[in-house]
Amino acid sequence: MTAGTYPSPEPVEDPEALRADEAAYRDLADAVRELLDLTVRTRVDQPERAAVATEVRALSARLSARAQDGPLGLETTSDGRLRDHGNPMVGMRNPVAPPLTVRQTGEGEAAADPFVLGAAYEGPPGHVHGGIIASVLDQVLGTVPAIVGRPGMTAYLNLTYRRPTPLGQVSGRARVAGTDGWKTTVTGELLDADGQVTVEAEGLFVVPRWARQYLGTPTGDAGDFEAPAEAGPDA
Ligand SMILES: CCCCCCCCCC(=O)SCCNC(=O)CCNC(=O)[C@H](O)C(C)(C)COP(=O)(O)OP(=O)(O)OC[C@H]1O[C@@H](n2cnc3c(N)ncnc32)[C@H](O)[C@@H]1OP(=O)(O)O
Repeated sequence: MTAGTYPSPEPVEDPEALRADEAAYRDLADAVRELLDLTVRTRVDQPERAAVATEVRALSARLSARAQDGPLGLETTSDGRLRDHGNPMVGMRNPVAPPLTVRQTGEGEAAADPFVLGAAYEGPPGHVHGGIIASVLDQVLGTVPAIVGRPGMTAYLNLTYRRPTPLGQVSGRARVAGTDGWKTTVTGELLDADGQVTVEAEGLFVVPRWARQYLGTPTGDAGDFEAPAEAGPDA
């Protein structure tokens, strides 16, 4: 989130052009993600690895011919969408992102469609790194307050790792557990390919003071808030 300090450097007026532009960014990230995975898993011999490293550096030089200074932030486009393309969990431009697709599944509920965590996300042998799991659940749980109109920053995220999560297909889900003004408590789980819960999470998401003026006054009930005409009581 930003306070509107990251206007799009390249607003696109033509929706077709925007779609094509975004598809090309997504394709580049997909290709580099494949490279990341194979960089971890490759067993080609040393001279071949050295040759590939030289080629990859040449490709980086091509991309740096025109690159933004610093992070992407949250961009707005002329089609009215917000874009967090650099996000390391869902960002379409980010090859580090698995990527996750988090969707609203009901009132105050969200879920991450099944996605694959491969060799690049390994912690314990054959299993997902605990910090990666925290990132995934931060994103899945963090989407829920946004769905109910209270997009907040993570104040805390408590995780209970019930069992190791095998690498491969995983999914996630989350829902509102309670709201209190600018604060939303969310619970959620990570599930393995068999649908077994491996990790449980509870997070508190708080609309930061600087963002409250852009939202309506909270009434305390998720999804039930006043129009964003005026700042909240303690903004
Ligand atoms: C489309 C969007 C999708 C988003 C998905 C994103 C998922 C990823 C989210 C992140 O990763 S965010 C990055 C990690 N989090 C941070 O960097 C947050 C750092 N902390 C802060 O910026 C501030 O501490 C915070 C915004 C959480 C609160 O600061 P504020 O100055 O805005 O509010 P304040 O300190 O007055 O606290 C507001 C309320 O929250 C309570 N609170 C804050 N931190 C708490 C805490 N840790 N535990 C319990 N309560 C807490 C605080 O007591 C108070 O309660 P009351 O209103 O009832 O008095």
